[in-house]
Amino acid sequence: MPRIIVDDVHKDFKLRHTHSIKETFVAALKRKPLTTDFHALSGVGFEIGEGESVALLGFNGSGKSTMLKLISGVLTPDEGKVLTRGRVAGLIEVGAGFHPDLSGRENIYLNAAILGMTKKETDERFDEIVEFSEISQFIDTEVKHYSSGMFLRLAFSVAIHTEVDILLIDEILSVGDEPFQKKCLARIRELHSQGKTLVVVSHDLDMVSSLCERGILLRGGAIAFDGPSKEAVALMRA
Ligand SMILES: Nc1ncnc2c1ncn2[C@@H]1O[C@H](COP(=O)(O)OP(=O)(O)OP(=O)(O)O)[C@@H](O)[C@H]1O
Repeated sequence: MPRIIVDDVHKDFKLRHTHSIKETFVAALKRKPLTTDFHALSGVGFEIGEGESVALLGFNGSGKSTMLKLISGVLTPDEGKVLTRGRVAGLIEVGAGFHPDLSGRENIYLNAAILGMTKKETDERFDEIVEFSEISQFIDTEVKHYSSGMFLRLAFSVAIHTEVDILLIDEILSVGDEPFQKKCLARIRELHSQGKTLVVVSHDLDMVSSLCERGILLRGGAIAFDGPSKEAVALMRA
């Protein structure tokens, strides 16, 4: 049974052409379009089965992050369907879901609740989450004073200690330093070996081809290739 079904998905964004009220007024008088539609995704479809690890590949602007946001539910498609089965945790934007005025400790509870954990479950895993993040010294500091790497550590720790079926990871691993990246990768591999489904967006082609068996290559918002990740990476490099 598939965990993720993406069926003929289209997503457009409006691109603005005016900068000021005056420009908008002049453009409206001249009946010039104020915006044009930009097709970020046009007719994308695939299925991801339970326990698969899939890399979304493509050059800048090809639609990878948009696709990931559609799977996570942050965005909705203009046309087509995105269906997921099970609990989805997305590491999509560093610190998204964090409240700047709350401490690291409070944000752990807040984020865990957003990811569907009860207070009791979070209590039980709290120490493990803090230990993995290696920022225990700052756990009672407001997160607005955190560096982007510290944000990442906390967000990542919470996400990988929750009960998830599908883990979505966008590029953000690049924010952490090398030892932390290694630790995260090891943990992601462990989750995958436990049968979790992974969807990864990264420009680190060597990393994704070793982590993911399958690669979906996006080009201009459409699928250019879907198959073994090593072949997808070879196409990217061609
Ligand atoms: N909110 C938005 N408003 C307007 N355009 C957007 C918006 N979000 C994305 N886009 C556009 O959609 C296209 C696809 O963006 P997306 O972030 O999915 O690409 P990507 O493949 O993840 O790129 P990168 O490798 O640079 O991260 C880009 O051209 C981008 O400018």
